[in-house]
Amino acid sequence: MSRSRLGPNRYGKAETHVVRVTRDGGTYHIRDLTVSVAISGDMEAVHLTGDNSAVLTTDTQKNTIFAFAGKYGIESPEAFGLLLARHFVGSQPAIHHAKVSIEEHAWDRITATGHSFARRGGETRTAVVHHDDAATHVVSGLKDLVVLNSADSEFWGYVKDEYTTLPETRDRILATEVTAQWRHASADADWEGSYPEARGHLLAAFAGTYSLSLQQTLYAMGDRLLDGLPGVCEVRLVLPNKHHFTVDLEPFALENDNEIFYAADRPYGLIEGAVVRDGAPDPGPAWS
Ligand SMILES: O=c1[nH]c(=O)c2[nH]c(=O)[nH]c2[nH]1
Repeated sequence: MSRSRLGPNRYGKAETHVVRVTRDGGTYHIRDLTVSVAISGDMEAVHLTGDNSAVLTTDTQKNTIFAFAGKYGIESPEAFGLLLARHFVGSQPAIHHAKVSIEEHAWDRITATGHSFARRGGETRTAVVHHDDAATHVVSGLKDLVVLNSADSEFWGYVKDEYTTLPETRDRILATEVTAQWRHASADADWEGSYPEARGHLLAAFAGTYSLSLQQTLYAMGDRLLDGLPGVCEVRLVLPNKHHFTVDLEPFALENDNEIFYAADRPYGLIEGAVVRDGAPDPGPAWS
């Protein structure tokens, strides 16, 4: 005889990251949500006997999130949560309760392009100083600055070998979390003034570059910073490619004209590079 019983339980797909882009002429709007679903109800059988007949799979829950984003749009996190929760409870007799938790990631426009955004929440400013009897080096920087272009990004023309499956694209979301460091040629500079200027140049280049690769955007950002700040002699950038994959909504009889994206967090491309001014002084230990 069993001496246990099933206590409270729930299950669901956690942290589906859905991004919806809508176009209003040249002005783009984005809604960026992380959606977690937890369902409970008559779930004794699946736990006790392995009978899955009452189980709405977590994979289906994820698909429903993408399909609803395409079908109904995302008016607000609350409205989207209500749509989903009512659907799950209303569509399956075994489901009595649905909890839908949503985090919305807010984006601010960074230029007048209409398609360039920086994620709200802000970056971290960084500074590294090396000093000894021989020399002083100052490297300024920032990290955790998440930016996104919903237009003006293509990726094609790359090597195709027997393992290549990536489709070429003439229209993709380009998003990255910028880590940038810039080395000053002198230990005497306007630190407070140069920081916002450097940041501004990085953002302007990100937004203003029609991108054929993140590598090209990286170079443009470094080059623009060097151009704008004569006291800086080298820029190093680390740019993870925050992939946004177009979701195939065809199985749900829905079109997806580059509007609904799955924002994958791993794995990600990692693009790193330095842009160095001609005649830059020796870095010594500046980067170590
Ligand atoms: O801008 C990109 N550069 C790459 O090297 C690359 N590789 C990849 O799969 N996607 C991308 N995108």
